Amino acid sequence: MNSPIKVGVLGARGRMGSEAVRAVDEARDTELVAAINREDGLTGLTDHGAQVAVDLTHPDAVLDNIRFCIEHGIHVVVGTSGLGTPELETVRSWLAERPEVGVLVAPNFAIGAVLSMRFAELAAKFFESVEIIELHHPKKADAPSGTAARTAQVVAQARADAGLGAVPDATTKELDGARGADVEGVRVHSVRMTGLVAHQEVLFGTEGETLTIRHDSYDRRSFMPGVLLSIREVGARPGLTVGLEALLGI
Ligand SMILES: NC(=O)C1=CN([C@@H]2O[C@H](COP(=O)(O)OP(=O)(O)OC[C@H]3O[C@@H](n4cnc5c(N)ncnc54)[C@H](OP(=O)(O)O)[C@@H]3O)[C@@H](O)[C@H]2O)C=CC1
Ligand SMILES: O=C(O)C1=N[C@H](C(=O)O)C[C@H](O)C1
Repeated sequence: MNSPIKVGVLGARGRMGSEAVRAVDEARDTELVAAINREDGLTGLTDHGAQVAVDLTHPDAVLDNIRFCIEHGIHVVVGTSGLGTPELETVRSWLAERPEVGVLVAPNFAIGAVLSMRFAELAAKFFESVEIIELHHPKKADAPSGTAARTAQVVAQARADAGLGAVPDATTKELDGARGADVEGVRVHSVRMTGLVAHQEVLFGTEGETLTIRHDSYDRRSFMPGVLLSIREVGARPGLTVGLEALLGI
């Protein structure tokens, strides 16, 4: 058997970070060498020879963390949300200096969520209307969720590729926020509610029918197979990869 992959987890005491620490610890082919919290600084990664870092921190911290890892030749799996197109371009520019490093940005590690984004992308060209509702626990820092933003992006691209115009909406008078956020022409509604973990519905409509694609994560363990898969694969994928789709072959 090959030596286990040496892994550092950033945001280690957080909701996701603590699950990731446990998953990395338990897997036979990964070794937890650094469990890093906000006050620790990042040198724990280099001091303990981490080959892969898993970032599960906060949108305000994630870019600095990625930069540190790229500069130090550490592959990074990014679960933290908040990386839009401009931030991803910045990451690409850093990677140009260290082309051997892999950065894998996963808006959602849950297999069902990845599939549901792909299903939404497939459905998009067949429906005139689309809206997204994402529902999360109330301690979530950002809205809309990274998953919803990514879903809106792939749906918008599929609509554009199919030559569809704007989603019909004759609203001319509305209370602020009543129609949700406009993400690349797709309305996204964010619910925050005690009792929820991470959930999303993509609603499609055309004459006489609707289609709803729903995914539910009831427990953060749902994300761990995707986290471990990403850790195993990121080193073999130099450059920037967005989403687990390529790793799953879908
Ligand atoms: N891709 C995916 O499948 C998933 C992604 N996520 C994303 O992961 C991220 C973390 O979520 P979650 O675990 O729920 O959040 P938590 O708030 O539970 O954990 C975040 C951790 O990051 C630390 N942190 C916060 N700010 C900073 C900072 N500026 N510098 C360094 N560390 C910091 C926190 O430290 P402290 O304890 O000191 O506050 C905390 O330990 C979010 O962006 C979330 O959207 C979540 C679930 C699934
Ligand atoms: O904060 C969360 O909890 C989650 N964040 C990610 C996101 O913003 O999409 C993934 C999942 O929805 C859980």
